[in-house]
Amino acid sequence: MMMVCLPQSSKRCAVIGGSGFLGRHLVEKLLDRGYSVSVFDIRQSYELPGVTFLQGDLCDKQALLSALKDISLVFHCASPPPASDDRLLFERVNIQGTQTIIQACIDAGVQKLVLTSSASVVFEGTDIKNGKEDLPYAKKPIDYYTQTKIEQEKLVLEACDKQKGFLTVAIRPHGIFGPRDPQLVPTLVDAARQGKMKFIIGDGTNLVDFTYVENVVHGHILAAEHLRADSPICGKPYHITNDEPIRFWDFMSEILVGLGYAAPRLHLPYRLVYGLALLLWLLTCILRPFVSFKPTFTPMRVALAGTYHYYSCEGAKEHLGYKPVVSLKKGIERTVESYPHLRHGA
Ligand SMILES: NC(=O)c1ccc[n+]([C@@H]2O[C@H](COP(=O)([O-])OP(=O)(O)OC[C@H]3O[C@@H](n4cnc5c(N)ncnc54)[C@H](O)[C@@H]3O)[C@@H](O)[C@H]2O)c1
Ligand SMILES: CC(C)CCC[C@@H](C)[C@H]1CC[C@H]2C3=C(CC[C@]12C)[C@@]1(C)CC[C@H](O)[C@@H](C(=O)O)[C@@H]1CC3
Repeated sequence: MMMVCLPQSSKRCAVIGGSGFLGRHLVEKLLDRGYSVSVFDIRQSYELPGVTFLQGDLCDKQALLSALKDISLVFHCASPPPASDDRLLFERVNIQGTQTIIQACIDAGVQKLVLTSSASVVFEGTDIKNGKEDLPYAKKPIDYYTQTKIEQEKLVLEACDKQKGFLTVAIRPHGIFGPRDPQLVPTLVDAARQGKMKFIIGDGTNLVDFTYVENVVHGHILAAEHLRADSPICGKPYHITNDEPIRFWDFMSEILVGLGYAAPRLHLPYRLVYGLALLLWLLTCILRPFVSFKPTFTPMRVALAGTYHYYSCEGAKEHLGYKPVVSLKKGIERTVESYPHLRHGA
């Protein structure tokens, strides 16, 4: 894999959200590549030689300032989980927290900030085929998570200032999967165990992107290493995908069958399921003060399961020299092998 060589001083970096799924994979690869890494996260989920952990909330500027001392490069990949559906939490962490990170980076003399955004910032629940980065932001974002990811991306890209020597870039991954993912495979297996994965929503031909975590990490490191004042990537977003769109239901089936569960077979009309999911979501909002209930089929999940949403990564290929390093087939194999405890009958 082609990477740019950097002087030792620029190899000190911080990963905000480094205890999470993507964050930890990023930390591991950065260590392999000779970076010294500090993790800033609200929780510490592992220990690794060579990594300094600082536990704190990214909304706390003082805590951030101590973590960013002598750091030249910051990766920001922290976010509340999309499934939390908590508007105030998303606004506090993704919007106000990101403003705090930008301010702390500038005050601490950080030179580069790489944000993990999301391709979903342009997704409104309707088909996107080979979407490029020039698609407009979603006018009607499908949930609070997406709404605040849009604001977050705008803040980071607008903060890019070559005169002040503060450079920013955003990576927009889509459907990250891989070992230790707390979201996609566990939710899928949970639904299968409850007998909810018998149905295909829609006709099942919709193509989508699922991106193996190591490719997403590769895109982040390339972005960091190409981020210079004379580079066209300053203040820009880049899609990072596996560049192998796959039918949503084929991907789900491969994971399910790989783990010993039956693949979904029966078809349900998309509009019917979406309408039911919307109704259920409204009901949970109304009943929230009395009962807490988390439906499996949220409007966001149904929209993702029943529409096309795949993106072009030509921009990343051209400006970052990006090329996926792990194929979809290999990524699925590695993912399935990594969840022995979620196998049917385990
Ligand atoms: N998983 C995906 O499919 C996917 C796809 C596109 C983009 N993303 C983005 O990638 C990033 C990482 O996602 P992930 O899947 O690894 O999620 P994750 O939940 O595994 O990791 C997020 C980390 O952020 C930390 N965090 C949350 N609130 C914090 C706070 N207030 N202060 C400090 N740390 C805090 C959490 O403790 C966690 O370790 C997020 O920004 C997410 O929006 C994820
Ligand atoms: C119950 C079934 C219909 C679906 C079970 C699997 C789902 C839990 C996942 C399938 C696609 C996933 C996905 C995300 C979360 C988990 C799924 C819905 C994201 C919404 C997570 C946040 C990211 O920013 C989104 C992105 O743009 O990459 C993800 C899109 C895919």
